[in-house]
Amino acid sequence: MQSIIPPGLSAGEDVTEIAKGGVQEWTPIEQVKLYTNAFILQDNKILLGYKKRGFGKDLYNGFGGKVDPGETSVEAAVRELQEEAGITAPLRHSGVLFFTVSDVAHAFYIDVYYANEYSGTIEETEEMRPQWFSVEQNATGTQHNSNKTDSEFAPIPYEQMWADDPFWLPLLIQGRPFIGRADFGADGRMQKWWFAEIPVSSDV
Ligand SMILES: Nc1[nH]c(=O)nc2c1ncn2[C@H]1C[C@H](O)[C@@H](COP(=O)(O)OP(=O)(O)OP(=O)(O)O)O1
Repeated sequence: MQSIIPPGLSAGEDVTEIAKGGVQEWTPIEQVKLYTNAFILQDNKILLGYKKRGFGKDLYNGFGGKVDPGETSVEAAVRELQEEAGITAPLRHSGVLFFTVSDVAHAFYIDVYYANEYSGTIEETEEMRPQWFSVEQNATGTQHNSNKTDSEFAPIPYEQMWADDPFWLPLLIQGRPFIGRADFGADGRMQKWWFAEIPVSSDV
């Protein structure tokens, strides 16, 4: 299948589109800021944080923030995980996301990371309240079993996350690299979006 990689992202031709939709044109990009987002995946559960303040307040997400000057992306991801959840992890790159938000002047270029282990003690911080969720029912993005789970952990709370997350988080959980872009309106809804799986060997 022929794919058109949205502005802001780069990848080879061998991407597999998994979702796209919305309006005709991508929002023009003026300024781009680099961010990170990191997830711990362990024993069929995933660590998310409830954002207590700032951008994305009251949503669950991975742990991350801006890449500071002089820092590499992975250094920033390790630092943000430590600052927001109190732990250190051997993070591995999983994908790239690119977002625009209509009332934010810059676009977000986000390196997404994961690790299957961590050291330290998970703790609530001023910015985030960490919580484990079960991935057993969510790995395909569908619920096999409407309201009952054998897990002691709740399913991933997609209804309390950014609207793009259901497209790529299942891929991260399954160890499948991805890229994607979404343009958000002032109402917090996606106006245009595109997500794709990329080959494991790709250097994203
Ligand atoms: N549409 C979206 N979907 C998503 O899943 N994560 C998003 C997102 N838009 C932004 N993010 C993530 C990236 C990053 O982990 C976080 C934004 O980081 P922060 O709010 O911590 O940024 P700040 O500007 O506060 O930076 P720091 O001061 O460096 O923490 O939200």
